[in-house]
Amino acid sequence: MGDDPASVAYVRGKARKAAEVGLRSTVHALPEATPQAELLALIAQLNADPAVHGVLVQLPLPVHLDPQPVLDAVLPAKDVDGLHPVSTGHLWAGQPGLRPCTPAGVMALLAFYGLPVAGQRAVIVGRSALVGRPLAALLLNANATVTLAHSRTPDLGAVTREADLLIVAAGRAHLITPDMVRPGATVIDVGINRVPDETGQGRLTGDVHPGVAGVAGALTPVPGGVGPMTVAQLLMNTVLAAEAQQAQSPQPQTPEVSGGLLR
Ligand SMILES: Nc1nc(=O)c2c([nH]1)NC[C@@H]1CN(c3ccc(C(=O)N[C@@H](CCC(=O)O)C(=O)O)cc3)C=[N+]21
Repeated sequence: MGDDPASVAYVRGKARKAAEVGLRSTVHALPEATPQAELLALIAQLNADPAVHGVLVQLPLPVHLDPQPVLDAVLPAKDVDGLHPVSTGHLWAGQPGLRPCTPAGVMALLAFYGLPVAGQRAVIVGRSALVGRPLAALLLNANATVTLAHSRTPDLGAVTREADLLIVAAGRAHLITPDMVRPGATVIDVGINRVPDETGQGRLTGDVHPGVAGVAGALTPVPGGVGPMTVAQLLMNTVLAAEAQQAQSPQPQTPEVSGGLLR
């Protein structure tokens, strides 16, 4: 089934396609003091450029910039980050559209390893716009029963112990300890925390305590887990956006993709 978006063949096909078309990227590294109007002008220029199929505004922005109007300025058809309100609306309405890269990467990872989602009790820890919220929608669309827990959830362990599928995106190193995990649960660690080490460089560690490996049925590593999936999904979104824009040219449209990975 080469055209099932949840299949490995489909993803391989997209990757081959990305290389074939010679996916190119340009980094516009602006001075920190760049005024909002100047950033908006650059986005408008990229929106209007038919050679550009995707635009990603790297977050976080400097404090003098208001992120929402900046994210809103990206043409929805080029919203490869999936953070535009149009993309958010499509996602929550269960309609096809571009999905945020980290949550979509988590779904792709579950599909690749054949881990069940439908009917599972999924608990997400963290309610960010980048991960927790969109992931809740993706899991709902995939027929999981979803709980969205966060820093103000009383007795977090009682909630996480209910999870067949526990996804942690809280941004707190080793927040989830072995006693908080149901034996055999699938645990996805989205956390990327830099903690001090001997080298003075700092080392990356997740939101999940390493001891959880002794309890969980499956556990994603940090680094080398969800992070690279995020990058892969960005390439995927860019190819999908380019295909949709080429099909619709000269009028860019939101891509018509559905099912599996992009649910
Ligand atoms: N508009 C926007 N969208 C984002 O998706 C976004 C963003 N801004 N700002 C920054 C965060 C962070 N993020 C990561 C993606 C991949 C890795 C990744 O691949 N990490 C490797 C390790 C990399 C290393 O060693 O430094 C890993 O986990 O194995 C990390 C971090 C996307 N973000």
